[in-house]
Amino acid sequence: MKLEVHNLSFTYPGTTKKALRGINLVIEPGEQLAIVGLNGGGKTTLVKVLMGLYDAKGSLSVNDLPIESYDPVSIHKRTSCLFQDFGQYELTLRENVGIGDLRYLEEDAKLELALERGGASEVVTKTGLDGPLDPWYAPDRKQKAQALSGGQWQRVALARAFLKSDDADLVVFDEPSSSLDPKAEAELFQKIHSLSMRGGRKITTIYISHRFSTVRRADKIAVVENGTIIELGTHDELMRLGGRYQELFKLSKDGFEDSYPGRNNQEAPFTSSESP
Ligand SMILES: Nc1ncnc2c1ncn2[C@@H]1O[C@H](COP(=O)(O)OP(=O)(O)OP(=O)(O)O)[C@@H](O)[C@H]1O
Repeated sequence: MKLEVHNLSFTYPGTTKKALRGINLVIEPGEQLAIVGLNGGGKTTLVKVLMGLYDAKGSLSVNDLPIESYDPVSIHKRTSCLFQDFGQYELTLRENVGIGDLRYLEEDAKLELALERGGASEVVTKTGLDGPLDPWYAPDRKQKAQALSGGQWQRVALARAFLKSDDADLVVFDEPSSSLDPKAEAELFQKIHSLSMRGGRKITTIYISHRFSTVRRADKIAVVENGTIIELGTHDELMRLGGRYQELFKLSKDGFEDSYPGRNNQEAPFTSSESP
């Protein structure tokens, strides 16, 4: 899916400050765009606008046609996403994954593959596909449902997104590894990076991440601050630019390891909320 935006701005209803302003961006089919920036800069709002979920001012075109010319359902059918506030449903594991694409609700092999891609095979072993899950699990309540850890719920949500990604032209991940351990995170981004070509189709991928080991591999990186894109380019281009991206990268563990090769067992000299 090709996405193109010109002079886009967006204000949340009931607020006066623009959450996004002056956004110009072209994402080609099959490209991977990473979005980075400080908390509250507008990253999530930007991806929601790009997905057509919010009605923004300015122009947004999808495959060279204005988004207004599409039936929203047809766009959403071609899109798979995982947001930070992903759903945790009081349903079975099968249903928690299968609602990603109801056509596959009874297809065990498809669901198990999605769970494996989400890194959630251990959840299947724990509960079985038809095991009930309970987001409000309290050990003192007598119940049969299984409690999952935050990281396990995130893996189930990832499985749901992967189930739908097979038929999607646009896949969006908003901090998909926030509750994952480093090994699971590395495996996940390996899968995300291999998403761009599936079945001969070019899948456009957008992810928001604070993990620079992953971000640096994207085709394009957008640095979002105060509701606008302040820097856009590849890792090498943005490092050469010597601006905010370079600063954030140097604060990250990856940047520290680049500066001090072979000292990767040591802590970074300082920490920041942006460090992985
Ligand atoms: N539903 C909402 N209603 C009103 N304002 C909102 C809403 N969601 C976000 N905002 C505001 O819009 C701005 C951008 O928020 P957004 O969530 O897009 O930032 P972000 O860069 O994704 O942050 P984070 O890294 O913390 O996830 C913030 O000032 C936030 O308070």
